[in-house]
Amino acid sequence: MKQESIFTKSPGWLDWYTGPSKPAFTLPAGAVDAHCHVFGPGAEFPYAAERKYTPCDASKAQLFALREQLGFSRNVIVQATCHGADNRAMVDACQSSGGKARGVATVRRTVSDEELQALHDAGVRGVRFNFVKRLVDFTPREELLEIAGRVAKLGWHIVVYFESQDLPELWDFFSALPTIVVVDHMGRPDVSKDIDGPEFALFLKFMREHPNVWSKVSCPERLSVSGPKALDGERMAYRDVIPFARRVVESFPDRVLWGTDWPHPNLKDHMPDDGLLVDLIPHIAPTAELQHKLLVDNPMRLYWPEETSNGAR
Ligand SMILES: O=C(O)c1cc(C(=O)O)oc(=O)c1
Repeated sequence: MKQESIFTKSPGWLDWYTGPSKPAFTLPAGAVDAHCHVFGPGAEFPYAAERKYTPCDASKAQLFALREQLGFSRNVIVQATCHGADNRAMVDACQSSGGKARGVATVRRTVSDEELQALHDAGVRGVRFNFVKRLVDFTPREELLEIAGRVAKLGWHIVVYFESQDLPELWDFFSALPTIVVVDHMGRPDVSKDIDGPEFALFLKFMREHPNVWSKVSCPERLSVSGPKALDGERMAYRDVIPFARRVVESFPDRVLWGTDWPHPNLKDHMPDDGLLVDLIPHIAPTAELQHKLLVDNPMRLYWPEETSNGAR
C-alpha cells in the first residue's frame, strides 16, 4: 500500500507503478536486480537538504515485494541522489534484507575510515560518482580521486552516471580510476542517433580499451524516444533501445549488469510496468548463456564474490 509522504513531491512527480505484471520471461535461478533504489520513507529517513528532486516514498518492503513478484533473488540498492550522502535508508534496506541486498553508497571526502568500514559491514560494495548536472552539484575531481583511492582498498568499485555527450571530457578521469568502474544505463546514449554513429562507437571503444569498465544495460524506459511503452501487456517495449543494449551485451558479455531502476526517479511521461521491463531481457540477451552471465554470474562476481569460485578481481 502506498502512503502519502510527509514531504511534498516535486511538481509532476510520477509514482512507481502499482501491481506490476508477472513477467512471461522466467528469470534464471539466483537472478540479481543490480540497479534499484529506495526512497525514504521520508518520515523515517528524510530526504537530503541539497536534493534536486523530492520523490514519493518507496520503501524497502515495497522493493522486496517487487523482487518476489518479478522472480529476482537479490537486489543491488544504489544510493539515490535525493538522499545525498546520507546512506541510512539504503543501509537499513541492506541490513533488513537477510543478505539478499548489497549497496552502492554516496560519500564525501570527509567520510571516516570507521564509517567506510561500517558501510562495508552493512553490505556496501561500491560508491557512486554522479556527473548528471540536473541531479547533483559539482564535486572536484581531486576529491573524487581521493575517495576512489580509499574505497579501492576495501575492494569496492565505482559506479559512474553521466550523459553520453560528456564522455570525451570525462574519459581521462575515468581512465585514472583504480577500481572496476560500472557505467549506469550505458552512458545514456541518444538512441535516436545511429547505433553505428560516432557517439555510441566512442562508448564501445571506451569499454574495449578499459577492461575494468562494466555497463548496466538498464533504463530503456528512460532512454527510449519512440517506445512503445512498457504498459498494457506490451512485451517488446522500447524497441529503439534494444539494439543498443544488445550490442553491449554481445560485445562484453562478462561485464554487463541489468536492473529495473525501480522506483524510476524523474520519469516525466509514464511509469513502466516492471514485469514488462523484465520481458525485454531476452531481446537484449538472446541466449540462455548470455542471460545467465547478465543476471547471475556477473552481479554475483561483483557483489557476492565470496559465494562464487572467482570474484571480480
Ligand atoms: O536519471 C535519473 O533521474 C536518475 C536519478 C537517480 C538518482 O537520483 O539517484 O538515479 C538513476 O539511476 C537515474
